[in-house]
Amino acid sequence: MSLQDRIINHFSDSIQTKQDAMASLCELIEFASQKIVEALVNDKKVLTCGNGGSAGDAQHFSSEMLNRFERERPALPAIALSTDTSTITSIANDYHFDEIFAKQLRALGQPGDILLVYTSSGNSANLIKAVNVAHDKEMIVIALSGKDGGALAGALNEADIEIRVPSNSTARIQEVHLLISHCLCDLIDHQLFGG
Ligand SMILES: O=C(CO)[C@@H](O)[C@H](O)[C@H](O)[C@H](O)COP(=O)(O)O
Ligand SMILES: [Zn+2]
Repeated sequence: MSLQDRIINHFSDSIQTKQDAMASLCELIEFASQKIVEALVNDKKVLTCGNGGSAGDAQHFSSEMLNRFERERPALPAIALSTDTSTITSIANDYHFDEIFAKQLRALGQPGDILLVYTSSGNSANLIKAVNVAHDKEMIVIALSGKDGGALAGALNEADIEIRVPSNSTARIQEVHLLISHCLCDLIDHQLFGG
């Protein structure tokens, strides 16, 4: 297979995954946006987390909340739990890497806040611990997941929302997570500010 054929395969697979996600996930994405809006109008905030590429996705979403998406509007409250290297390294060093998000959530999470989790496998232990703390704090969890949902799917409760991308490829799942994030940003802005 030529290099260009490989590129074409990546594009084709990504397009197909997006088509499959569009066919199955619109209602859940709409519902998740409504939950986030409900939290924001009640002066709550969104906390985001993920590992690796998903840490980047979590930060990308929070930056679009805090700064802007596609229009001028007031800043919206969000915190990415993957950004503070002093906090993350000290928690991992003194306790365990599995605690890096959970411990921050114990300090920052408030009832009614949203925990927005990004994972391709659903099997990252630090995310499952974060979900458990979110439940202790009476927060709502929105999980962007993939594959079979992993252990995280089993840790969610009936008030949570799992948006599971129908793919087994980490790269394809992450690509759709970014698209879903942009959908959420647009829907949040539209519901809060019209237009
Ligand atoms: O981006 C990639 C691979 O495509 C990696 O950085 C990936 O995000 C890391 O392997 C993560 O640790 C995977 O975590 P998760 O998606 O299984 O929760
Ligand atoms: Zn963006």
